[in-house]
Amino acid sequence: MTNLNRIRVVVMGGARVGKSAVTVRYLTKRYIGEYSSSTDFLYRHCVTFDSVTTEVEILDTSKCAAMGCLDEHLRWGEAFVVVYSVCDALSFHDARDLLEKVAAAKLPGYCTTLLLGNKRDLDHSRAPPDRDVVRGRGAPAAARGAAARQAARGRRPAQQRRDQCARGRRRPQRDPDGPGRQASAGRAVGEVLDAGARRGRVLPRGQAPRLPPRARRRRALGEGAHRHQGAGRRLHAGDCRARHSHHHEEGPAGVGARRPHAHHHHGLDDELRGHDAVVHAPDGGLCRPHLVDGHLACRVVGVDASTRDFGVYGNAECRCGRNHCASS
Ligand SMILES: Nc1nc2c(ncn2[C@@H]2O[C@H](COP(=O)(O)OP(=O)(O)OP(=O)(O)O)[C@@H](O)[C@H]2O)c(=O)[nH]1
Repeated sequence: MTNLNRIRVVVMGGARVGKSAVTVRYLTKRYIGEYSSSTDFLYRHCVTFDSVTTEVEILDTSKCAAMGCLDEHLRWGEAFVVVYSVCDALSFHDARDLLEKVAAAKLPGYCTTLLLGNKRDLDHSRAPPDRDVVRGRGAPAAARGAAARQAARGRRPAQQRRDQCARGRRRPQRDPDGPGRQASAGRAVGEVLDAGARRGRVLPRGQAPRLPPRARRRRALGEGAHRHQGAGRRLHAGDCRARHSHHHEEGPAGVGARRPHAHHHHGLDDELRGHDAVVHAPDGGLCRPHLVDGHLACRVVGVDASTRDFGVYGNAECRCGRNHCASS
């Protein structure tokens, strides 16, 4: 049974998609460009919402598929943040595989997953996935995943998009299915999950509500929906998790503190750029975190697309009353 006052969150995803950036941003409110990325880190963090404090343990994974730690992480975690880069189609397919593994390993009612499209500041370089593949047509899941990866690897334009993305000079990608609409990997991933017989729906991009300026100020002052405490004490973790890194140190001041060799990514400031965030709620529904009567409606762990914040939001039960959040 899930302990509601403690949540174990695993941050997973393909290589270099920004798992550490997102995690450290959450813990410190800062964006830091470079991290030691070759090891896993476990952080402890407390969040208070409606006078209830929840302890959040966050495992920032790295290369766990290669290290053989994935099954251990799946057993350990109660919530999963699956990160991909919006300009890397391969990372999208990796995310899809990971979501399938989470779904296979966990009873749907007992874990929350959040799919997060990172690097949206490189939105102009989005790499749209193969739509037939993401809609789940034609082949069994494993074959679809393999075919998609193969297709993505073999496709020169995709490679070119990634190269151009890295150089940051690609023009907006148009969605072939919708004239004038920009392709959205996040929307497509929603379709993947939808196709997986889940009954939720994903709000179109841009529909996630923004907090009004006053509410944003209140939130910044800690009077809003949640408050962060004791950011980022690193804990000892399991055998395959590192216990030392020169980039991350024990103690609240150590995590995310700027190092002489840590530099901001070109063009980025302390504000981490936006994300796509699609929540796979414990009941199997899908939604973005959204506000109802000024409250975040679903209890999710991850990025609030409206505030670009990342945390534990809302109560255990959803208050939005929408079908995709209704309990089964
Ligand atoms: N432009 C941009 N770059 C980002 C963003 N997030 C992360 N990066 C960059 O992406 C690179 C990888 O970031 P990390 O956080 O180390 O990625 P990771 O997924 O933890 O990497 P591994 O653990 O090695 O798989 C770094 O150079 C970051 O500066 C983002 O939102 N926008």
